[in-house]
Amino acid sequence: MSKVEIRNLNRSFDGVPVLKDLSLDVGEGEFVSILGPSGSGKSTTFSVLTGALPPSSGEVLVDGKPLAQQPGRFAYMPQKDALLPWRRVMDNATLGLEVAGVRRKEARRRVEPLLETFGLAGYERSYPAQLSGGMRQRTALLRTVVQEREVLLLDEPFGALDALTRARMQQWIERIWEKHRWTVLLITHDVRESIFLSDRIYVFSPRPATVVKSVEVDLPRPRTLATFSDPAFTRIETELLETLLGEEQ
Ligand SMILES: Nc1ncnc2c1ncn2[C@@H]1O[C@H](COP(=O)(O)OP(=O)(O)OP(=O)(O)O)[C@@H](O)[C@H]1O
Repeated sequence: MSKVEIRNLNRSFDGVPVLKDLSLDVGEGEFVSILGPSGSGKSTTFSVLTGALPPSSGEVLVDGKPLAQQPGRFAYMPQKDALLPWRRVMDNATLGLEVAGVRRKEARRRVEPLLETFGLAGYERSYPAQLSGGMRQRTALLRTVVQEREVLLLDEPFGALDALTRARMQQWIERIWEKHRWTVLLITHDVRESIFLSDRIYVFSPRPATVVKSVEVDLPRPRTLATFSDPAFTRIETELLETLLGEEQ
């Protein structure tokens, strides 16, 4: 059984369809990416999953049961405004837990053991403006992960980073994902990033979004720099680019 099943989701804004019969599955402990043109409806899909936006029709099942009956199953890392500039790293990291009703002291106790893994040990008292872009994103990701929800929704987490920092973050997240095996749904525009990280990739059409292709990534793990030169990597990259560029015409 899938961890998450999206079945024939439809959503319009002011009569304009944004999601059209959208269906996809995410398995338990699977890393799944969504690739698609800008404005196609990827973030809207996440808004439906977090419960922020009711669908016009269709359903979302988690562990086979309707999502509406079991809120709070997803931890969401939004595309923008991930950190509050006036809160220190520690207080940004505890924010999601605090919003969920966990006392600050207890929230700090849960964040503490993760600081090292997230490369933030020693920076607990720094403000976001004092951090590098990669550290800011790791703080936002730490805040998401520490909530211990069953599924992580990551919306373009590395989009604003320079190419080198982004490559480092991809390697880093692959390593920690190997260790924790979270169930992840990642939105990205980066074809190579999606292949490097994922078990499966869904390609969305331009608006209204529907799934035009689902690609299994059968590359061995752990993935390393050598993964990028694996012939299977190149084959999948070509297949994805052809689909994306074909869809844009
Ligand atoms: N609250 C809203 N009201 C009206 N239209 C909206 C609303 N939210 C999104 N849209 C429209 O829905 C479409 C899809 O937006 P969405 O943010 O889901 O796209 P996306 O695929 O995530 O884009 P990007 O890759 O650029 O982030 C866009 O045309 C957007 O203008």
